[in-house]
Amino acid sequence: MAPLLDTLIVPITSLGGAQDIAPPAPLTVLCSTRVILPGVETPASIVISPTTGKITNIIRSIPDPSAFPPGTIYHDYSPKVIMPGLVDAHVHLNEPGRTEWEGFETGTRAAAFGGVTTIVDMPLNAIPPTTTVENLNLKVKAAEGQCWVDVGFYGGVIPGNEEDLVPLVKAGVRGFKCFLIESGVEEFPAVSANDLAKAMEKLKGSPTVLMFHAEMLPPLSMSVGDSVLHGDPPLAPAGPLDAYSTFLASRPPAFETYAIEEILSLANIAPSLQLHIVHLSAKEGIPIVRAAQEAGVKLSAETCFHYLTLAAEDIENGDTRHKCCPPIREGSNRDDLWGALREGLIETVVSDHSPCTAGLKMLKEDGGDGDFFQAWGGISTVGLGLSVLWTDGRKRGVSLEEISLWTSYKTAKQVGLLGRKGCLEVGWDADILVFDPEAKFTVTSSDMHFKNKVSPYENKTLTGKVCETWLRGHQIYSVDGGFDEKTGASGVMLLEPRARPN
Ligand SMILES: NC(=O)NC(NC(N)=O)C(=O)[O-]
Ligand SMILES: [Zn+2]
Ligand SMILES: [Zn+2]
Repeated sequence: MAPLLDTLIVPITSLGGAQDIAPPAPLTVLCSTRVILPGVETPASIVISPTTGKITNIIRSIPDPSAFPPGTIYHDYSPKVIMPGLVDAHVHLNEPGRTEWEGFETGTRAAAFGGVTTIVDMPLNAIPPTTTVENLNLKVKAAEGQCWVDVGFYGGVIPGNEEDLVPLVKAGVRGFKCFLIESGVEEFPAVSANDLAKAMEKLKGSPTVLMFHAEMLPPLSMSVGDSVLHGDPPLAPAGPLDAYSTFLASRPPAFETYAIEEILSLANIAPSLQLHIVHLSAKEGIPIVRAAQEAGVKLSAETCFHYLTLAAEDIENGDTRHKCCPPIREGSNRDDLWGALREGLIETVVSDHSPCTAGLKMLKEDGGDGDFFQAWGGISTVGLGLSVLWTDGRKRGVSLEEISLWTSYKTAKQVGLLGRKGCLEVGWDADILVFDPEAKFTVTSSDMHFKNKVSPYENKTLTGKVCETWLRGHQIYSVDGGFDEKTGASGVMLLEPRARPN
């Protein structure tokens, strides 16, 4: 039993008399025949320190409870799967300012329900946006005491805020997002090539990631896929406003490819700065990303649960729950995204949870007219992602190890949290979920803990359910016991500046 020795050594906490020595808090040991460790699924027992909430030992077997000190909290979850908590690196929690769309309490509760133990909050849709340190401080203040999971923050790049960027890095933002097309909210304008050049100059020596909403209007005379824009105003609808096909045609793949080309044309300004395409939707972007990576450009890409699991041809007219930008494309496009993901070219999968009040979705059942052009663009998903991805992924032969890599390890890497988050390793936070890969459930409002229960996944039957979520060694949610309301929201703000190298 040599591997157990480390675990059984009780630290000397006091040099005083025996009566001064508080009894050590009990260890927690979580075991299963199926544990997702780096690069392998294996029987294992995860030993957790009650004081630090960190993993102190990983034993590649399942010892009897009697092998541990008396009082040890011991759970054997076999045959359910123990996995690292998800790190959802793209979530919009619109507090303060648009808290009726989403807030820290509801958004992070929804995350905890779905085994997401870290979220990284996007810089836009709250008012003010996270474009200065002062604004970041307002966000952090709004978040404090409300978070069920750990929360990191992105900063935003907008025209004219280049002097704010390095101070934001120093204040602990995990990266930056900017838009090359209108963002949907007036306080977060798109940047020009000139603005971007300034931002890249400022950020080129910093340990951070510059992320792009890569949609851009090509010049009017330019060929867009098979068609040519004959002077029509860009984005103008050509067909019924409640038809998904009209919306899809208004944001063609060329918007994405043109934007990625534009980004690459500036990459030489900051060759050591990590660049990242958020929510890649168009398969046409894949060869461009591949060529750039092969040429040595530091470019990574993410896609979202919805681009991998939903398809344009299945979206009914007026069903604006599916509206997001860039749009969900055809099933064949979806297949290519899966291919790029499995090849490792797209590295991460995130929710892009970007909710709004139900009314802003303009659904006919809410008295709206189902107009895709007026409806808010954004999909509500946080906390449903693992089940959504597993439901489709398993049919494609995808393993939970791969899913864990895309949704935990690689996302943690993207935002500079490796060493603490993203996988089950000794010395890292014990952020853990227990997953029943065979359980089936139909999504109802009781599975959606985000504020506005409007999601394309409602009424869909999913395979695989999160049974428990543990944050830094403490159980925050279980399917049987619900949320730990007694302890309450115990998430912390992840504001330690990123370390070098990137
Ligand atoms: N203002 C937004 O939240 N936009 C978001 N909207 C989407 N994806 O439809 C995004 O991430 O671009
Ligand atoms: Zn975006
Ligand atoms: Zn987003």
